Amino acid sequence: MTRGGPILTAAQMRAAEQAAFDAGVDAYGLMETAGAAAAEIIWRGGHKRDTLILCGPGNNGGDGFVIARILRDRGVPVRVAALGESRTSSGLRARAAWGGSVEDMMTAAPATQIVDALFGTGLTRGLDSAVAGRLGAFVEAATFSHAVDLPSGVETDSGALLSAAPHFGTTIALGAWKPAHLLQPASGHLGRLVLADIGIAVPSRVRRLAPPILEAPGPEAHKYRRGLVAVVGGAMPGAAALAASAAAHSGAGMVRLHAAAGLVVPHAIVRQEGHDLSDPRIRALLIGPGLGRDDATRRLLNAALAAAHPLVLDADALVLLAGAVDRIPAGAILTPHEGEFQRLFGDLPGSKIDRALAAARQSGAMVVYKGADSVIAAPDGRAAVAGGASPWLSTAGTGDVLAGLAAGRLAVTGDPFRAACEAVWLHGEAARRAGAAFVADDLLRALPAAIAARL
Ligand SMILES: NC(=O)C1=CN([C@@H]2O[C@H](COP(=O)(O)OP(=O)(O)OC[C@H]3O[C@@H](n4cnc5c(N)ncnc54)[C@H](O)[C@@H]3O)[C@@H](O)[C@H]2O)[C@@H](O)CC1
Ligand SMILES: Nc1ncnc2c1ncn2[C@@H]1O[C@H](COP(=O)(O)OP(=O)(O)O)[C@@H](O)[C@H]1O
Ligand SMILES: [K+]
Repeated sequence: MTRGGPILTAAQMRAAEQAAFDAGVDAYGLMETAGAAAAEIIWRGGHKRDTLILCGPGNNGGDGFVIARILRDRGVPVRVAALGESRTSSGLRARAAWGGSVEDMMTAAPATQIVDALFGTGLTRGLDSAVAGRLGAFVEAATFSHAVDLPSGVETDSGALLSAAPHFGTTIALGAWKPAHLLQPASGHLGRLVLADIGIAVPSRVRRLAPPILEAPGPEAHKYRRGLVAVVGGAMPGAAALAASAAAHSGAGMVRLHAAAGLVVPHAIVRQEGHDLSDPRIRALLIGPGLGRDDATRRLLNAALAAAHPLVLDADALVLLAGAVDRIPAGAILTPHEGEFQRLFGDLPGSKIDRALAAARQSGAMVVYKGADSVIAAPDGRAAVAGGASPWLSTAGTGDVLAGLAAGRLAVTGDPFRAACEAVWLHGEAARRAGAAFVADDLLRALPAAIAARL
C-alpha cells in the first residue's frame, strides 16, 4: 500500500489540473494518462476476462472509456455501459476513441469484473436510488470490483455517503489522495487503496500519515538526554500506569509516574509520591488518563499547566478544560476522541480534517482527533490523516497507550506535531501486529517491534 502523500479536496485537485493545463499539459492527454494508469492497475490485478466498465457523463466516465479501450486492445473481453451521454470534451473524445458499442447501464448484464467510472470528484449529490441500486447489484454480482478515483456516491471532501455505495475490492485514486480515501464512512468502502501517478504536481499541507523515520540512541545517549517523561496519575491510577508504560516503550529514556503508594507499576517506571513537577529535566508532561474530575484534580491540572513543560493533555484533562480552550498552552498535544472533541470545540463545520485544523488554530495546540480515521492537525495548517486503523483498537485503555506514546515521542523529539504523528503511526502499527481481540497491554508488547521496523 502506498502511504504518505498529499491529500487534495475536489477544488484543490481541479486547481492542480488547471495549473498543469496552464503549463501546457493537454487536457485529453491527462485523461489518457489517468485512464492508462488505472488500466495498468486493473490489468495487473490479474482478471483478464468478462469485464464491464460503467461510464458516467463526466471526466470520470471519460477515464472509464480510456480504460475500456486499453483493456480491449490487450485482449480483455470488455463491454461498456453508460449512464447517459458524455458531457465533457475529453469524455466525448475518449468515448469516440473507444469506438465500440455502449449499452445502457440500467439494462446491461452483470460481469465477473466491474469497473465503476460513473462519478469521481465531480459528484455533487447522491446517485438516484435506481442507479445506486444497479451499481450495488453489479458489484455484488462481480468477483472483482474496481472504483476509479472514488466509489460513485461518496462525497470527495468529507467522506460522507451521499447515496448507498457498495464495498469495492480496489479503489484507484487518481493523481492524489482525496479526503474520502481516508475518512469514514467512505474509506470503509474502498477495499485495497492504490494511488495512480498521473504526473502532475500536487503540493498540500494535508497529507496521508506516512511511516515515521526513527533514530536509535547513539553512544552519547543517557537516560535524561533521551528524555524524561512525567505522567500525572489521579483517581484511577491504572490508566496513568498504562500511559507511563507506553511512554517507557516509546524510546524515551526515563518515565516518572506521580501516583500514590500502593499502585503496582512496571519495574522500569519510577513512581513518585506527590506532585512536584518542578524538575527542569522533564521534557514531556502527560496529564489526563484516569485523572478524575473533582476539585483536587482541577488543582493538579492547574499545577501541570503552570509547570510550563511540553504537555500532552488527554481524557479528563480535556473534559476539565471544556469552555476554557484559552488556557491550553501553545504547542501542547491534545488527544480527544469524538466526545471530548465536541465538548472542547463544539460543533465545528466541515470535514473531520477541517474540524481538526480549526480546533488546532483555535487552541494553538496539536490536535489528535481520534477514531477509525485519526486526524493530526497543527495550528500552522499542517495535517496528517491516518486511515485503516484496526477496529480492534476500540477497547478500553488504548487511548491511554496513545497518550503515553505521544508524551514519549515528545520527550525524544521535542517537536509536538512530529511526536503526535509518530505516536499515531506506532499505535496503529502495534495494533496491526497485535492482531485480533487484543487488550491495551498487548499493544505495549508490540511496540518494540513497531519501533524497530522504522529505525
Ligand atoms: N480534468 C481532467 O481531465 C481529469 C479528470 N480526471 C477524472 O475526472 C473526474 C472528475 O470529473 P468531472 O469533474 O467531470 O466530474 P465527474 O465525472 O465526477 O461527474 C460528472 C458530472 O456529473 C454531474 N453530477 C454530479 N453528481 C451527479 C449525480 N448524482 N447524478 C448525475 N449527475 C451528477 C456533475 O455535473 C459533474 O460535473 C475525476 O474524479 C477523475 O476521475 C482525471 O482523469 C484526471 C484528469
Ligand atoms: N473503530 C475503530 N477503528 C480504529 N481505531 C479505533 C476505533 N475506535 C477507537 N479507535 C482508536 O482507539 C483509541 C481509543 O482511545 P479512547 O477512546 O481514548 O479510549 P480509552 O479512553 O479507553 O483509552 C484511539 O487511538 C482511537 O483512534
Ligand atoms: K467512480
